[in-house]
Amino acid sequence: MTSFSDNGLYSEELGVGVRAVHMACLLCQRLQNDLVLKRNEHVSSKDDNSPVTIADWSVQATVSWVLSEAFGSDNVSIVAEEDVQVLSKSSATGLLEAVVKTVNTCLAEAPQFGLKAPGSALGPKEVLEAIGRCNSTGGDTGRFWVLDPVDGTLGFVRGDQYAVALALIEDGEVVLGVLGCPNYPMRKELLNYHNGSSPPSDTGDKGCVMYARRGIHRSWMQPLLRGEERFVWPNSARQIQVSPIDDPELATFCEPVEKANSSHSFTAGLAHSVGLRNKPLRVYSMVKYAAIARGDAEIFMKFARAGYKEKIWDHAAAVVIIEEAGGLVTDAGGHRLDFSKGIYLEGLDRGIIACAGSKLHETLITAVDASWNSSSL
Ligand SMILES: Nc1ncnc2c1ncn2[C@@H]1O[C@H](COP(=O)(O)OS(=O)(=O)O)[C@@H](OP(=O)(O)O)[C@H]1O
Ligand SMILES: [Mg+2]
Repeated sequence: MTSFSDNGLYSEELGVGVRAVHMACLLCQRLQNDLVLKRNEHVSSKDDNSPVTIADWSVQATVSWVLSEAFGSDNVSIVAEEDVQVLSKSSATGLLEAVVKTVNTCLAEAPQFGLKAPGSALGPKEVLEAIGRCNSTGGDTGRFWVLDPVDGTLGFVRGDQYAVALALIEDGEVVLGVLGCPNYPMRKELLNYHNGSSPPSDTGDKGCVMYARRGIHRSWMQPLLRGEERFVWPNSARQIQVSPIDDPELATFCEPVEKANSSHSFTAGLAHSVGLRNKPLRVYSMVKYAAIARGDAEIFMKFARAGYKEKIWDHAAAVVIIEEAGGLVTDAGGHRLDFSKGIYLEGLDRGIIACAGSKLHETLITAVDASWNSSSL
């Protein structure tokens, strides 16, 4: 196989992973555009979730097929969000047909990305096989990929931000991360819409893919391809870095849009106690982490309700991208997230805090300790 980026460790995996995520982003963009278009034309859909459901399964099948083709299906182990059972039922025939069509349209574009397309279109059996191959449960030894095919389901359905997240974990450590953000423009200004205005319309500058390899101390961002463009490594990649801001008065924090996913009242109390003045940037999906990695915001906080167990696919890709871009991601006790215990982040202390620098991070960890006992979390 041709060398994709350089001769360093995991360069082949990075080259294939980045390409697979680019392809998945374009697949998702098309499905989301259809969804938004239909809604604007008041075409009623019996099931508003179906485009995101199709996207979920199609991305999983596509990424699984591309990785297996590149490295051999016996060598590829994948932990992914979607389970093949539902799609295999006879009641899901229509859904499966739509997934097969979407996957084949996407895989036919593989040569544009320097990858091999299937010799002939995949049938339902092959698509189900590709999805079903993502049945790893992770762990602390060996190598496995982690995929969130469409992170930020609500954002996708609402025509807003969402992400495609792929990571490679070896012996419990995230060694590669690729984060596709199909609606996150290369330029910063366009994310600020969320504090009151509407989501971005087609700006012509839509979509980026970020990636990093452990130990390189650099993270990168590429624009999504448009039209007939061909992907030639490094595809106009530019290095990204976390923000230099370490003064809480100037810092911006991100958090989930939905209160059900993270307590807005707890983070508002923390923000007040450490002197954060800017309004929170509420954004769907791992695009929040992406904003920290490229310096659009300084802090990400997530405090889920007691008993909720965070899944590794919601964090893995972003952690290595932020760390290699100069930032930190820990639980609220200041410990690095543990990806070695299966599909959950077992032992997570209270919540997640990602910061551009250690000064802001220490300030927040101390503030959590001070206010935790009086919180209702
Ligand atoms: N109750 C609860 N608490 C905390 N977290 C939860 C909860 N339920 C789900 N999830 C996971 O959170 C993912 C969505 O997080 P977001 O940050 O995108 O949330 S938000 O939509 O902006 O509110 C979401 O990812 P996706 O399912 O991929 O969208 C879930 O993995
Ligand atoms: Mg998710």
